Amino acid sequence: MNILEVRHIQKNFGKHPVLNDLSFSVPEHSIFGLIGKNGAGKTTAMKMIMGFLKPTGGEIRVCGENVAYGNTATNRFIGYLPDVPEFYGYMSAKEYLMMCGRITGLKRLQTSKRIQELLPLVGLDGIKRRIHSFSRGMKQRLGIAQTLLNKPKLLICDEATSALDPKGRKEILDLLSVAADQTTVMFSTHILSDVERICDSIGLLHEGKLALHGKLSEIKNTYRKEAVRIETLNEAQARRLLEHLHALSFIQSVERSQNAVTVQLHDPQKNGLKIIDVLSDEQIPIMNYELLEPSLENVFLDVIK
Ligand SMILES: Nc1ncnc2c1ncn2[C@@H]1O[C@H](COP(=O)(O)OP(=O)(O)OP(=O)(O)O)[C@@H](O)[C@H]1O
Repeated sequence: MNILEVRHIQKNFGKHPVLNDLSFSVPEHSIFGLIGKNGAGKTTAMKMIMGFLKPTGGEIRVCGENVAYGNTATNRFIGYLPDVPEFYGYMSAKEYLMMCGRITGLKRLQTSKRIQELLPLVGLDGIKRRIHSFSRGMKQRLGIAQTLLNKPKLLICDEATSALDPKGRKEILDLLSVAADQTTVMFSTHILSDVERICDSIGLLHEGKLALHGKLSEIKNTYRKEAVRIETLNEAQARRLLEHLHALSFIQSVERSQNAVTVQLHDPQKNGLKIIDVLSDEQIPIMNYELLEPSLENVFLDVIK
């Protein structure tokens, strides 16, 4: 079942079109990464999913229900985590979550039980300090606990890792992976390595549409380049290797950067052995030899160029 369906969304600000016939769906329990350059329209799309912005055209369904602008009924299915969540700093994490439970209509006992499940999950169990002394990463983890309090069907995270250091980012990404057992995650970011770490499917927003949409593994396969990278001892050896490789018929292109040579070739599994023969015949020492995996960054640059 699709938790979210976005169909033919158009959004203009004045005469300026930001989203143009945007369509995608997010299946239950997946982690969907919405990526795009700054200003691509990620936040605009998320605001429309929560009914805070009116689409110029098209429709959005959350858990099968139509999202209506200005009507937050479908937000009972949604938890929202912004890039920098705001809290009452004088409260402890537990007090804050108790207050959130009360505001959202949960019974006291129910909230208390849920907090006992969530605080260990986000690594804040037993921390009695006030929130104002929390690190950014701790605040973001508390934000995740807050969004999960009401057991949302869809957790929307807008640039949730962008303001964090690498350790804080890893903690949040690990947490979102675990949270996907309980909910479905839609995660917007411009940090492509974060998407590669946790998302199973992605949408690349470019010029108002999804220029790419699908399973990350399938997208990477489609854009797979047949290439190997060989690191030699020094630049002189890499130059020597370059000259010998130019003569081989199965090589499509070859380029050198310092002591490393990157080769695009047909059938790298088979023809790679012939490169090894050259290295051996010419006695060129190898520091490293690897089959190149396509990175999301390369795919991204290929698509939006
Ligand atoms: N209320 C508004 N009025 C006019 N233009 C707007 C409004 N909100 C957003 N825009 C424009 O729409 C475009 C998309 O903005 P949006 O914030 O959705 O992009 P984004 O992909 O989330 O980018 P970022 O990562 O920089 O936040 C931008 O050109 C922005 O200036």
